[in-house]
Amino acid sequence: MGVGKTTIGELVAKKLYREFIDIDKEIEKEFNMPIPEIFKTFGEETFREKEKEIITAFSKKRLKVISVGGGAFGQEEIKNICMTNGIVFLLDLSWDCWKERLDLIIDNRPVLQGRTLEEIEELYYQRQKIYSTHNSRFNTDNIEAEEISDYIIDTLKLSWDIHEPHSGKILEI
Ligand SMILES: Nc1ncnc2c1ncn2[C@@H]1O[C@H](COP(=O)(O)OP(=O)(O)O)[C@@H](O)[C@H]1O
Ligand SMILES: O=C(O)C1=C[C@@H](OP(=O)(O)O)[C@@H](O)[C@H](O)C1
Ligand SMILES: [Mg+2]
Repeated sequence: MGVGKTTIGELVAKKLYREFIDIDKEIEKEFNMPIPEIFKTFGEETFREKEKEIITAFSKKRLKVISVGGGAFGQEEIKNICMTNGIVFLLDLSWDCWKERLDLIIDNRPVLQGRTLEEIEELYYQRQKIYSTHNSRFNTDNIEAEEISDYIIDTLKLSWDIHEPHSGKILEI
């Protein structure tokens, strides 16, 4: 969380003339409240159920750039749905760089709240396992969002050129 999925996903979508869907924003629309309030009012389990429901629904729509929340791949079903229906890009950030960003993101990330820095670090390393499933990975340490979005687009273009099977899914603009 806080690696830049929403920011970079939006840039990628704009550059590819695709619709951008941020799953967290869709969840907020459904509950008509911000994520920290959803966690407080209904609990994380309800949030996770809604997250799965919305990702499942959007995964069936084609030609979109979708940003899922950083905890989504904790659910095996979501992981499978994303890998089957899309091309999954992992945005990575080292612990040293991520910890510098914590002050910026903590207010809107209830999963991080009420934890010590040591506990957050533990969560960071635990989470690495759930991120091992993806199609392509980018280390974003000290790289501007614009530049990362260009890398993603270059990688996609390369895969369109090389892998004919993908073309049916994403080339029909
Ligand atoms: N490449 C980057 N370098 C520095 N800051 C970034 C970068 N990408 C995003 N940010 C900042 O980090 C914060 C979290 O970004 P966000 O896109 O919401 O991440 P996510 O959707 O992964 O949680 C925002 O304040 C954003 O401006
Ligand atoms: O990692 C997580 O468990 C979460 C990440 C958040 O999204 P971002 O990854 O966009 O911050 C949001 O879905 C929620 O606060 C839970
Ligand atoms: Mg986000």
